Amino acid sequence: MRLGTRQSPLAMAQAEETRARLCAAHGWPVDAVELVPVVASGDRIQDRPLAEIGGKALWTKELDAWLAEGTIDAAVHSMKDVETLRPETLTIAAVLPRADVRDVLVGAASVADIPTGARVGTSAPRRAAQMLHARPDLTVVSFRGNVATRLGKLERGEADVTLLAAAGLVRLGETGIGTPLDAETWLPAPAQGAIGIECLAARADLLSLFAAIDDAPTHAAIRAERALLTGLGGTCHSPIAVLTRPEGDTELFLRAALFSPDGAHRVEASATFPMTEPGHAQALALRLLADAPEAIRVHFDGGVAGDIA
Ligand SMILES: NCc1[nH]cc(CCC(=O)O)c1CC(=O)O
Repeated sequence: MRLGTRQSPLAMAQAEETRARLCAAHGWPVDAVELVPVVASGDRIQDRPLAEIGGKALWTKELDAWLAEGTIDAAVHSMKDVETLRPETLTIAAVLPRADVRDVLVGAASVADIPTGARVGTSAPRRAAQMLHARPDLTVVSFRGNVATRLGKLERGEADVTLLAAAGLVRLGETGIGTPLDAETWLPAPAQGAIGIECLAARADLLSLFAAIDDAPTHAAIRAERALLTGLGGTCHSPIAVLTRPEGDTELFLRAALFSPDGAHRVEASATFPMTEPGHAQALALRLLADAPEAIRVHFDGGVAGDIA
């Protein structure tokens, strides 16, 4: 089996984890699965914000082409980076158990401890808006690049603090860095911490193999969070935060917040619904938009699915 992946260290670690789980589930030797790396456009173009250069498609388009051509059997993705609208020929065959969903603050012990007027390095509209909401005195500076690049920029003083996903740091073996922020007060990005495996929907042979490594509660949460995005119709500029947790064995509790990009405005809503009905999150999206002030609503198409960072 050939598994396509981006070549960044984090993407490779995620592909390795997928291979290990797949081989363990089926009793295969490790060399039964080959990792096939690609340099994605999103990795090649580092000097401009993702939202300006084409959005999340820049993480997936090369792997999508390889799937269509049969160069690879499946692609491993950070679900956070996968566009809301995907080609109908593709399906998410499995989602691995969710890792730590929290953001980690690097450079200060807490949000309150960041010195007045300090610079926050981030290119994520959600992180920028959340930070400016909590700390309007701070300045946001653009901070693209993979995890190591961003930590390097912080070390060289290009910003005073930055925010990274705990899941990424753990997968890279970079524990001990920064302070995890409480997920209830600092809601993560949609699908943060979840690894997904995508393949052609027509490959029934693969779907049954991947079912063995699917984590049903995580998959249900990711479906719900993506349904929320579909309902919101955001773009790469739309700051969206969400936390989903299983309630008992059959239900999900989902809490979502929208911000204006400058952090001045915030709306929040939550709902509990059956895991089997993730579409409820789409209705929650419409409620959020109905409650949102104009300064937030202008950043959403309200029901037309888009491309969300
Ligand atoms: N936007 C890049 C990205 N995509 C997924 C992760 C982390 C891993 C994950 O959330 O599963 C990261 C790095 C980060 O946000 O710090």
